Amino acid sequence: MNACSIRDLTKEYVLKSETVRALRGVSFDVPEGDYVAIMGPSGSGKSTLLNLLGCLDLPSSGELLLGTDNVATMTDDQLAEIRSRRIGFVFQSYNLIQQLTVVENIQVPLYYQGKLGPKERKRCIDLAQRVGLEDRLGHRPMQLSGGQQQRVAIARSLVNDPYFILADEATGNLDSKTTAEILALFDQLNSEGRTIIMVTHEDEVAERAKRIVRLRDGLLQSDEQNSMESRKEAAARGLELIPPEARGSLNDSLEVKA
Ligand SMILES: Nc1ncnc2c1ncn2[C@@H]1O[C@H](COP(=O)(O)OP(=O)(O)OP(=O)(O)O)[C@@H](O)[C@H]1O
Repeated sequence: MNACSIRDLTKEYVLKSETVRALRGVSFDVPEGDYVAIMGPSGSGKSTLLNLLGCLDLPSSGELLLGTDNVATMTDDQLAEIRSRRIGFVFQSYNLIQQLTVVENIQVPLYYQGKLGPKERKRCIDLAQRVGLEDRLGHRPMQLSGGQQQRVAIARSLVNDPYFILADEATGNLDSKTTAEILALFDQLNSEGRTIIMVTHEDEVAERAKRIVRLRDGLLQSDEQNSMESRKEAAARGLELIPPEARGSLNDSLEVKA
């Protein structure tokens, strides 16, 4: 089954003086369990594609299937429903609510569905543990490092068991050591079957994905698998940046299943 499938997707922005053809017919499938990096020069259509995959905007034409849902023909209300329940967003700027604790931030998507019982709270605590924040449950975002805040965002993205995690430059604000930790977490989540689609302009981030899709001028320029060797080499380079003691705790926390 595909987590998502796009066919001949186009997006035009109609301005007063001109029409910008941001996507000009892009097709690819993302099978469940895949890990895709979307790359391309500035203006190539990455954000536009991300907005469509995230149901934040509708295509001008083409087909967009998320699981079995055909998103391209949905109403705004249906789109909002899919967006909040079936897509796990991770942004460069974390987008956490400052007044809420770690557990409460993870719980936010459930809050909108009125799911606030002990079972849901337990799930959020498990997810916090899953991303290595078991000793930070009551902290607020200001009391956390950037990497820890991004872990909260990743845990929050998983709370609805999404079709896929959609990450937009998720490590863009982080130093190289913290980037390595977050990428190790993505590796672990993907090895457990989570589908990840990420936009990045950094080669060392894209090298960790199973596949690199490149856009150029609104078209698919290339769609290539990353060899297992190059992924392993990239992961090993990343691991070297993480102190051994932190690696241990990372691995321990990663054993707790979501
Ligand atoms: N809301 C909009 N209205 C009009 N044109 C837009 C809009 N959003 C994007 N565009 C145009 O569509 C094209 C693709 O933009 P997009 O933001 O998707 O590129 P990108 O690859 O994400 O670029 P960057 O790496 O700089 O963020 C560009 O020419 C851009 O100017």
